[in-house]
Amino acid sequence: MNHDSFFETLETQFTNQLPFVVYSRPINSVVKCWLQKDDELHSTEFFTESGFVFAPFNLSEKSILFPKDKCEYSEIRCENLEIESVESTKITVDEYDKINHINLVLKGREAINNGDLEKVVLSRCETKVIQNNNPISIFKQLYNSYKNAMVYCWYHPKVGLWIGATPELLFKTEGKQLTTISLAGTQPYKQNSEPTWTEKEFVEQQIVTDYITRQLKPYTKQIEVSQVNTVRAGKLLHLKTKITSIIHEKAQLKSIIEALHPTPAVCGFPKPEAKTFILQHENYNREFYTGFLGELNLKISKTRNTNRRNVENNAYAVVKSQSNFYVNLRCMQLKGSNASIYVGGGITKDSNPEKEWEETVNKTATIVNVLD
Ligand SMILES: C=C(O[C@H]1C=CC=C(C(=O)O)[C@@H]1O)C(=O)O
Repeated sequence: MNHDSFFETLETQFTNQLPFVVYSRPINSVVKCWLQKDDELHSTEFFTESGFVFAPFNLSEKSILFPKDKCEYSEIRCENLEIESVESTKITVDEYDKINHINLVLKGREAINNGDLEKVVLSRCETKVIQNNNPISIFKQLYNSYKNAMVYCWYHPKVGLWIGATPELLFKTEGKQLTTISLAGTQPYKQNSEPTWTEKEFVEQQIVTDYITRQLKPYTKQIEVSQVNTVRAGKLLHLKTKITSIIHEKAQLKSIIEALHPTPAVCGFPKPEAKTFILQHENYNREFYTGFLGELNLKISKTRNTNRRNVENNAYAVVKSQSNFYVNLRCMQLKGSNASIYVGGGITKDSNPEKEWEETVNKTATIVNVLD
C-alpha cells in the first residue's frame, strides 16, 4: 500500500465514524493501522484475545479492544510523513489552573508528610480551542516530531478520540521474555549541557524501580535491573532504568498487568492509598490518560538458523506471542475543536509546588507544539 492510499483509507474510516488506531512504536519507522469493520464496542477482561487494547487508568472500568479478527490491518514504512508545517500554538498559562494545581500539590505533600503515602502522581487537564482539528494531520505532525515515542491516534465513535506521543513502555513480552522500564523524574532538555539531577528525582524514580521489581517477582524469574540513565523525550529529560525478566510458565498476562498497572510513575506508592488520593482529590476523571495501549497477543514468526554454514537448509521459524503496552502519557482527547491535554508529575516530600506546576506546563509542550 502506498502512503497516500494508507492515509486516504484512514480518513474515510474516520469520516464513516468507524473505529481505528494508527500508531508507530519507538524508533522503527513503521506506521501501522487497524481499522475495525463495524462500530461495535468490544472490551477485554482477561487479556487473552488478540488485537489492540486501549485501557483506562482505573482498571475497574472497561479496557477497549479492537479484536484482530474484526479488523483490517495495514502498514507503511517511512521516515517522515508529508505534511504542511504548523505555526505551533503558544503555551499559555491560566492563573486559575495554576492556583488549583499548586493547591493539589500542597494537599499531596501534606498527605505524604502525615505518613499516609510516600509518593503520589498528581495531574490536571487543560482544554484549548484549536484551528486544525484533523486527527490524522495531528498524528503526522507528532510522528515527524517524536521518533523515540509511541505515537498514536485512536478513535472509537462510542468512546472518543485520543492522540499522544508517549515515552513510557508499561511492558512488552515476546514469548517468555518480559521487558519493562522505570521512568520518572523530569527536567527540560537543554542543548550542550549535562543534566544534573537532585535527590528528589532519584528518590521518585527509585520508588518506581523498586515497585516494578517487587511486583514482578511472583510472576517472573531472572530479573535484571540496569543502571539509571538519562533519556530524552522531546524537550524533556527523564531518568530511566531497564528491567528484564523471564515469565513463569503458568503466569497469566492479566496478573502481570494488574501487578504493574498503574505503576508509581503515574499513580504513586503505596498503590491503593495513592489511587484513593487521586480519585478523591484530582477533581476530574483521567479516563484513558495514564491508562495503557498497544498490541495484545500477536503472533510473530521469527526465522532462526541452526547452522551458519548451511543457512537455507537449516532455517526454521519460531512462532511467538508478542504484546507491547505503552502508558498513555503526553496525550490529549479531541472533541470537535477542543483539545484536552493531560499532564501530571510525581509528588514526594521534597516537591516544590511552583516547580511541579512548571513541570506540567513543560509537559503540555509535547502536544501543544504540534497544534495549530
Ligand atoms: C505523569 C506523567 O509523567 C510521568 C512519567 C515520567 C516522568 C514523570 C515525573 O517526572 O513526574 C511522571 O512520573 C505525565 O507526563 O503526565
